[in-house]
Amino acid sequence: MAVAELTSPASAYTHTTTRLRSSSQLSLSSTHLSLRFRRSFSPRNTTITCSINQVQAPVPVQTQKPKDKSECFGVFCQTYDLRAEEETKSWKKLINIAVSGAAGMISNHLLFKLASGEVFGPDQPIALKLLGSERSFQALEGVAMELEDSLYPLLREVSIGINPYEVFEDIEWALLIGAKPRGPGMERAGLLDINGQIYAEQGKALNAVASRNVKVIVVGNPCNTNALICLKNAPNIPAKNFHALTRLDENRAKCQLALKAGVFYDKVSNVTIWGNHSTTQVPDFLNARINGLPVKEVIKDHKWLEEEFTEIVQKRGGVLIQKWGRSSAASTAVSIVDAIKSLIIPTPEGDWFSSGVYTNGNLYGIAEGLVFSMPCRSKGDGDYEIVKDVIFDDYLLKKITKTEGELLAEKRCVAHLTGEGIAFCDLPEDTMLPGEM
Ligand SMILES: NC(=O)C1=CN([C@@H]2O[C@H](COP(=O)(O)OP(=O)(O)OC[C@H]3O[C@@H](n4cnc5c(N)ncnc54)[C@H](OP(=O)(O)O)[C@@H]3O)[C@@H](O)[C@H]2O)C=CC1
Ligand SMILES: O=C([O-])CC(=O)C(=O)O
Repeated sequence: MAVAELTSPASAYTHTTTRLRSSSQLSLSSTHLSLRFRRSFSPRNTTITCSINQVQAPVPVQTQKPKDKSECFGVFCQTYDLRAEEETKSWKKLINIAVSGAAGMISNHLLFKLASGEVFGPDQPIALKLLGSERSFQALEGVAMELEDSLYPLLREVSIGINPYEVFEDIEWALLIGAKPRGPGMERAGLLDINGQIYAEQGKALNAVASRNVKVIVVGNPCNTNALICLKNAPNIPAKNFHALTRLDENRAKCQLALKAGVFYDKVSNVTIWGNHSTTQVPDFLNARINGLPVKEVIKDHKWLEEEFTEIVQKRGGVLIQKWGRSSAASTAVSIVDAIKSLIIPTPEGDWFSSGVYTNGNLYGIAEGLVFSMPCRSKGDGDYEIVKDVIFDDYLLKKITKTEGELLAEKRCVAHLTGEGIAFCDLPEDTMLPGEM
């Protein structure tokens, strides 16, 4: 006897028996079947167990058409009362976290870190709101099933949906990872346009339904310009709340400096990534420190710093793809965790972290109206300030000017998506993501 256990939102099973019998995907002949259903209803969910006496073929998972409305998933539809149990009474108020591209590789690492409590802490219950698409909906159900099976105490709600206006309702964090990868022969301008449209729509949805203080971390590439598009489409949310993820680049730079200096990477601090998350990014060794000393005093091979170090960091993503055929997913998820923690935990005295942030009012003379990676500090309240005490030399300024020029060109290319007129694409020839070589 085979037993198929299906867990799905109730509305998909209004006519459960008919659906199961008529579904071509089940590949079962109804004349040879006797089905017994055990159904347990919770207000928004139905769990169906069917026992099948004669089976002619394996029973694949039921596929549903995604609904426009975001739905609670499976066991997470159960109601709960945190105040009712001794061990959860002291917990903080539940926070809503949305993740787009939730069925993708990076999310597959990130979601489990979020649910485990390692990001927001052991007394912070969370609700995960997963945004997918028609294309990925079934995979999203699979992800949600794995979250169910992990029995994380802090994970109190999971919902899945394909409509950002539903998924982003009341969210305090938006981790925007979903983006179309650049395929063979695709122009960067095409990538900017396709992904820009995704981020314009998501910006509008955030503007309409998210918490007014939502913190947004854009990961999907090209992440700086996607973040710019997103914030321009969300005028009611402070532009300061939008970040483009350059923390992976910072972590990569720290690792390379540690390797060269022969120290463990916890001895490396004050590393800034300036500019774009692309191969023009500038890993700053002038202001970085090893064991509290300027890097240039510890690593005397300045030619290596200027030439090899910079290029290694810029192209690290591409080398990794060449080695194992897919892009950095685990280390990106780790760096998203680092980026969140940098905003909710006070920055250690004297140190800073890198994030792609809005340039308006910046102290360094970088063109306004860009999302540009700069050194930031936080008091741990979700907000940040740009660090004042950095020094520049000709080498650093030249490199910063190049990455700034690239971001200005990207910005002109998406003017139609930021409300700034007609797009004009004159991207520099060598504009590439870190994963492209
Ligand atoms: N900033 C950084 O440091 C880094 C950024 N990245 C970027 O993060 C993004 C996600 O990476 P990863 O999780 O590995 O990628 P995956 O390909 O595994 O997942 C990406 C998700 O994007 C969604 N997507 C949106 N539009 C499209 C489309 N038109 N075609 C195909 N998929 C689409 C898909 O979900 P759905 O169908 O549900 O929309 C898919 O699940 C990429 O843009 C990558 O370049 C990667 C590493 C580092
Ligand atoms: O180019 C990519 O998609 C991957 C990427 O951003 C990186 O590894 O830094």
